[in-house]
Amino acid sequence: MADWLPQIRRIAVAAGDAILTIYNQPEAVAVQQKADDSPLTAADLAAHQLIMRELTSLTPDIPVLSEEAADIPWTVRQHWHCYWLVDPLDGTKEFIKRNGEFTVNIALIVAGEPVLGVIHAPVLAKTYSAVLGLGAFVADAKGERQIHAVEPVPGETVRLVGSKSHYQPEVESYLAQFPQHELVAVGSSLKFCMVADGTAHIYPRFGPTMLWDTGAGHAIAVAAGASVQYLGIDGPAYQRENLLNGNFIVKAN
Ligand SMILES: Nc1ncnc2c1ncn2[C@@H]1O[C@H](COP(=O)(O)O)[C@@H](OP(=O)(O)O)[C@H]1O
Ligand SMILES: [Mg+2]
Repeated sequence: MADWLPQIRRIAVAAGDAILTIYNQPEAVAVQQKADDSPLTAADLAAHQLIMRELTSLTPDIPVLSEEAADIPWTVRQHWHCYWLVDPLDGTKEFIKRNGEFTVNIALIVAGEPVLGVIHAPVLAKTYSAVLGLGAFVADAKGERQIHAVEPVPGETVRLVGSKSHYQPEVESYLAQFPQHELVAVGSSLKFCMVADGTAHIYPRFGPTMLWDTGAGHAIAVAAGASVQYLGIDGPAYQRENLLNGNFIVKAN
């Protein structure tokens, strides 16, 4: 599995380059609304097509569940022991707002658990990656280094991170338990990476996300020493019929 990691990173970076080509021509970005009313651009589709082509060539026997090709019945998916879980462009709203806080996400799920994850942020030029048991890493202009989640020091400010585009009032009551805290709003799966590299201590999510929004981030956060607790989910979190996640909390242990 670790042998695949360089290839998956290469694929995520190539998808990010395809996204950037479109990002850099803002006048050409047409936004469609999907059936669930979420936005879709040519960048989501370009990244999706590239990733599908590359993963199918790398591992022809491993199925792929991508946000842009998710209409696969449970009668088929329930027989998948392992699969690639892909969000080709997480943070489409951030892409449209042009704030750079969007990512390419690829995870390998085995027996319902994310065991490998890559998150690439094309504008930030940062690639986070992890294999369970081998640690979590970030690669950027400064090179590559291992990252670790960091627990808050008692008595000091607890740093939390939350959604920029999907605010949920429940976050306020969760925050009330920390007398001294600061909340930073960030788009996409970058929030998992911020807990994984110690920039934030906790990412509480009260509000809907889909399996592909969290698979890669889950693997990276756990490999960096954080925990991801899904509230109200029975059974392996990534092997179930419902593609919608419940609330969850990511925190340094
Ligand atoms: N009402 C809703 N139902 C399902 N998923 C939702 C949702 N509102 C937001 N999301 C998910 O939250 C993701 C964005 O996360 P965040 O709010 O942390 O930036 C979206 O990813 P996409 O941008 O890939 O569609 C989308 O999947
Ligand atoms: Mg997403």
